[in-house]
Amino acid sequence: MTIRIALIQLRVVESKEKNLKNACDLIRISKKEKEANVVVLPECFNAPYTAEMLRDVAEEIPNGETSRALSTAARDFGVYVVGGSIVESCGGRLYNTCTVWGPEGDLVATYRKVVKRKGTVLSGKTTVAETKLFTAGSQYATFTVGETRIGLGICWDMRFAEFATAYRTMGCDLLIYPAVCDVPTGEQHWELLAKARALDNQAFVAFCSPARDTHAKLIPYGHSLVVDPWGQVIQRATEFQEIVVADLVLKELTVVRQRIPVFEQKRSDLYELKVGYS
Ligand SMILES: NC(=O)CCC(=O)C(=O)O
Repeated sequence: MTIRIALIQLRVVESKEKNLKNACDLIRISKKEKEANVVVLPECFNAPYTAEMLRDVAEEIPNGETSRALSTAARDFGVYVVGGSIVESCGGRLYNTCTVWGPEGDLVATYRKVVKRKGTVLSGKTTVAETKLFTAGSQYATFTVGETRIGLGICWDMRFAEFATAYRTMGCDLLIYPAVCDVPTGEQHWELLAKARALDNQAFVAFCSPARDTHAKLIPYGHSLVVDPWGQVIQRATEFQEIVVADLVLKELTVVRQRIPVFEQKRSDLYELKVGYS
């Protein structure tokens, strides 16, 4: 079996309405022209990544306009939509939240970014102080497409090896991370992190970024990519708006796990991953 995944490397502009329209048009193209069955958007895809703009676009899930647009697109085009992330407003708090919509337009998963990132990036610059703006989530989130279980993280989560391995122990074969990294961070760590998470866990890994916008406060790196369970990049974007399509050949999971059986050889007498399912 194969999953065809499309990563929409969206050009994010100031207008929420234009971002939603652009995202829905590209979801349509991903399904109707590229025949993807899972379509992914980037982190904070409905507004540029600044605290002021993100606060402005906060909305409830599933009652806000972004949820309605993604649900309608998923249903109209009959495709799974991993809705990047948006700022979720709930009980007086804000969360950085990924929603996943099934082909009937139903909400199949919700993931709130769990890490408490302080706001500085590798370049030392402070962008969005997420600890001040957002409340951290406290739960994993998975969904299934056919027989394949998929785990969700958002950007900074990709730096935590144990978090990804927790998903592998839950049976996930694909990890999807909507993300926004700046260019210096992207150049040094983006591909390395995707390969590391894929190889450690012998799973497919997809990172989906916005397109580069050199006028933005945080200039996104772009280069959305998909890595296979061998740790090889199978598709990658340029820095511009585009749709990256990759066929995930799921039988490769069995091959790599048989040839390199590291999960069977872990020394639980020496080390063990404790997974909290709060
Ligand atoms: N949006 C983010 O979480 C940024 C992550 C980042 O820049 C990193 O270095 O990782």
